[in-house]
Amino acid sequence: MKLGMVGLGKMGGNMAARLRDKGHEVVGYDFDPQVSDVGSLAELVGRLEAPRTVWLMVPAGEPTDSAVEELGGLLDAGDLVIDGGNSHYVKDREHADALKDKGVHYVDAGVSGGVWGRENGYGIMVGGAAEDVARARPVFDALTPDEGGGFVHAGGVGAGHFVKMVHNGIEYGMMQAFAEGFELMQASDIVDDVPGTFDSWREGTVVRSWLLDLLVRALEEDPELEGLRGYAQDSGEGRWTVQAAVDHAVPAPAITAALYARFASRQEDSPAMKVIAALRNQFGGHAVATATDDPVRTPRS
Ligand SMILES: O=C(CO)[C@H](O)[C@H](O)COP(=O)(O)O
Repeated sequence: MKLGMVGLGKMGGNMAARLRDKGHEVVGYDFDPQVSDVGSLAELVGRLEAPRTVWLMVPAGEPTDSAVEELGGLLDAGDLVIDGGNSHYVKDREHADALKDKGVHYVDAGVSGGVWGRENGYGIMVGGAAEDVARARPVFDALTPDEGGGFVHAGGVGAGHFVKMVHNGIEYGMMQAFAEGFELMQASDIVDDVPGTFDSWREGTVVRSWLLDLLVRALEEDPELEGLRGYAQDSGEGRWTVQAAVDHAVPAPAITAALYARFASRQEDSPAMKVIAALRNQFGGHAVATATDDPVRTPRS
């Protein structure tokens, strides 16, 4: 099948390469002329035959919004746009409606697999009309793992990005649990081999998983992670998961705590904990640490 790929970064570039490896013809467009096959979206559309399929793999938010808008002016009735970025599921309905006015079809696709996907295949979760999903099925089949699985048509427009958002929320919780286990074993004076413990858990245990494999890989490179700062960014999916949990009155304490742990990681100091220290001092005369003190760490202090 021939398709256009918009965005040839770490994800889009590797996906285009995997599709080509599997015999598909990909015309790629990127702002970086070094990696782009064409100079503009208009040129990309001109290189495809109707009915066209264009896969967007650009950052969520404004970059995706403007690409959808521009494509709406370039594509014809019967063409198909697939948004494979990490867009908010609420945006999918807006994008689908804007394109529908011109007869252009829309499918949202959550894509998981990171930089390993080119080799291992990706997990693809899609939302949209059955006939649109069926039309792009050869592309989904090429992107998913060779051994099968890794694909779901989760529902109508928005469902693909909704389940990808939940997947990423679960990812937050799982990573936070491994992180806390790491810190606890390191803090104890009873475990001599923390990397070896994680490594042993890769076989036979309840917590064996790809995230655990990746943690072991990181610990092989730096057993105490001394080269890293304890600072973690987020790109929005955890926030959307927590927001969706609030909207549906679904208790999601693990995912919420994992998100808040990332916020805390970005603080040099904790204004909230200053308030705790101030209040303990006010009501009980308890000692405080000043800005220049080394904090005294004792159990339960
Ligand atoms: O989709 C992904 C993995 O499944 C991305 O890596 C995602 O960006 C990770 O989210 P965050 O940056 O918020 O940790």
